[in-house]
Amino acid sequence: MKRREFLQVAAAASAGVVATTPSVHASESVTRFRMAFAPHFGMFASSAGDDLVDQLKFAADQGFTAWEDNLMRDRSVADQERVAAAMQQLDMKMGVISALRGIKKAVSFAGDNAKERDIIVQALRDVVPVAKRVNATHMTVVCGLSDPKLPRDYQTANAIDLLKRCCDVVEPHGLVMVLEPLNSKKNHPGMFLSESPHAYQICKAVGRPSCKILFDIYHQQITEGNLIPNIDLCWDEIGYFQCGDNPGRKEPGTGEIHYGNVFQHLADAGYDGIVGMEHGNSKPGVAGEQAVIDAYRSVDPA
Ligand SMILES: O=C(O)C(=O)CO
Repeated sequence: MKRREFLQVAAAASAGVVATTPSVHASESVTRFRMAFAPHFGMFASSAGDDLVDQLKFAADQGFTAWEDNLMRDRSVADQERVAAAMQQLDMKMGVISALRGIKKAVSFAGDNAKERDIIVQALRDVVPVAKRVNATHMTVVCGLSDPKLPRDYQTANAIDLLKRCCDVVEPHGLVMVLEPLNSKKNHPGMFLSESPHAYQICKAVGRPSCKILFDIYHQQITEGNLIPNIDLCWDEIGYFQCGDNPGRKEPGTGEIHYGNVFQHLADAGYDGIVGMEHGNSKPGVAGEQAVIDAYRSVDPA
């Protein structure tokens, strides 16, 4: 029980957050996870139903203390406000929302097309009110496709220059863009940013507190492996983690990554941020959702 909080879920339920559907029931009490693992909408839909707040409530009942949502900027203002209010009452932290969803494949930070670069800056301006509305402090930025016409060093310079412009937009609001290297071997061929040292070089050159790395352990296992040493090497520029096992991109324990050791390393190094569960469930239905919860119990750091 050391360093863990004991959550009286009944208190949150009585605060009136929860729409009472038959599929949702608050347990008497639950031990909160030590690490701020963040599920996403849909992950517990068989157990909790389709309603967004019911899903948050179900996750809180299981001891989760955070959430993330790549689709947030496309949700209605009413849903954004409802989710934010529920999370506040459930004492859950909002993790990343996606800053550039919908335009990330069309536009690249690496290219030199002035019009496309202005579109990115405008997209950042547009997402600021969404982030504030849902109490998100971190936003995923995917740097898009590489530009085969340009040597990589010019692309890197272009990305650094554009990121500085984006920092000018988000930094006054206390927001952090986290740049996510994506693997090109399995999921995202042709991306400009795949390697953690490259992300580190870019963040160092941008030199702003609003531009950090999103180290997705799943993507980096595929791209470069050697996870713990590579995390240590770029530690001071990492702003956020996501996870998923490999192969398959499902919950911890379904693949080759020793998540117990990796998460213990993050905790021992003092990481107290969110770890986004950006993966699917290995099995369907309620049993599959319970398997996800059990998997995280078994890798939560001591
Ligand atoms: O698109 C992906 O694979 C991502 O990890 C985005 O966050």
